[in-house]
Amino acid sequence: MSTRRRAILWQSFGSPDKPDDIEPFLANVTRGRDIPEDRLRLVADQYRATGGASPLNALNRDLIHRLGVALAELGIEVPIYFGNRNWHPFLCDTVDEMQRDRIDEALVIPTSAYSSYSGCRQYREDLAHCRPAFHTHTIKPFASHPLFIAAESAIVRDFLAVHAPIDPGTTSVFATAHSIPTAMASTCEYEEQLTRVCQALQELLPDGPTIQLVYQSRSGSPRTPWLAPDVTDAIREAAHTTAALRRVIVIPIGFVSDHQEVRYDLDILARNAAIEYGLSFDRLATVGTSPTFIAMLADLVSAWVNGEDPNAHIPGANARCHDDCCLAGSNERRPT
Ligand SMILES: CC1=C(CCC(=O)O)c2cc3nc(cc4[nH]c(cc5[nH]c(cc1n2)c(C)c5CCC(=O)O)c(CCC(=O)O)c4C)C(CCC(=O)O)=C3C
Ligand SMILES: [Fe+2]
Repeated sequence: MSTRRRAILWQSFGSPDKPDDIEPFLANVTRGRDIPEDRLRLVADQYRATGGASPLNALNRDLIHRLGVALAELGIEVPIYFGNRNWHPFLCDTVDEMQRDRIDEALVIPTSAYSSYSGCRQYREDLAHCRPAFHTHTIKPFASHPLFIAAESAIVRDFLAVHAPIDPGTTSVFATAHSIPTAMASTCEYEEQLTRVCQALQELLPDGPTIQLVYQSRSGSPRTPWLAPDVTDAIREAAHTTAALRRVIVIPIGFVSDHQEVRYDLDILARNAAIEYGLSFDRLATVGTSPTFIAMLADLVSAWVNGEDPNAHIPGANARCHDDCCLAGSNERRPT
């Protein structure tokens, strides 16, 4: 039996836990990035408007707990550590803790389903910056894992079980993801991966309406092009062009959990836009702690524990997520 000490490192974005955390958290997120002061003040106000705390850290802890339970049921006993890019527990503090615990090798799981600089390469850079002395193996963006597709499909199927039939003449369905600069999008397969998830969900709505891929939470300078259309603009556009429109359904496929950008940008901004036009608004769940998503994570961990390459369980991941992919994008780095 191997005496090497193994662990899982759950790597996430981080979020403020209380109002006093908002400003220093935002300073961490935006250090070295081109984000106007006005945008930062607006986002700080949005965090305050929802109580000054994001549910993200708590949701990550819940996921970690449930993954631990699922692994124990499979007879896999590995400790799970938690480290963030922008807030406590900070990644490098967690790496230090793992070293004190004499961890020899870790499976690193970034909480991002899609490839982009922010969601993929930056997490790797964060980890490299902490210089772990133990061996690491990082899970690649998992949007094409059959159990991720199944978890997203289950959310839509559960909704349809209550709300079907959906009348394509009076309903618009939007799938949303975080907008990123177009220059960043061009170095990764972000849009392709999102489009493939939309196609899988469309199979549950064979008679329409067509699921439209839209974006949300645009940041950066207004002069820098970002992926569009924005979800709220798309709702207004649909209301203007489709006189019969009565209902809007939003599926937040781009996010793993119901964090601040889901709760504010969708549940407040997008919902208000729909209500303004007299439309009903339904925002479906994120995969969150759904059993199928936990099963996907458990599948990746079991592969690793059994000495296989877990990324081989994510169709196409090894081929497309190579060493020089997902660069930040030239626009963002060009001086203005
Ligand atoms: C692709 C992507 C994901 C998904 C992948 C992943 O999960 O990693 C993601 C997740 C998240 N983004 C988050 C928060 C923020 N993102 C910002 C800014 C930015 N996001 C970007 C992209 C992404 N972001 C980009 C290109 C920027 C511009 C700055 C830069 O180039 O880096 C800003 C700055 C202020 C503003 O919004 O302008 C904030 C506060 C939170 C935490 C929410 C909470 O607190 O619950 C989470 C999970
Ligand atoms: Fe973000």
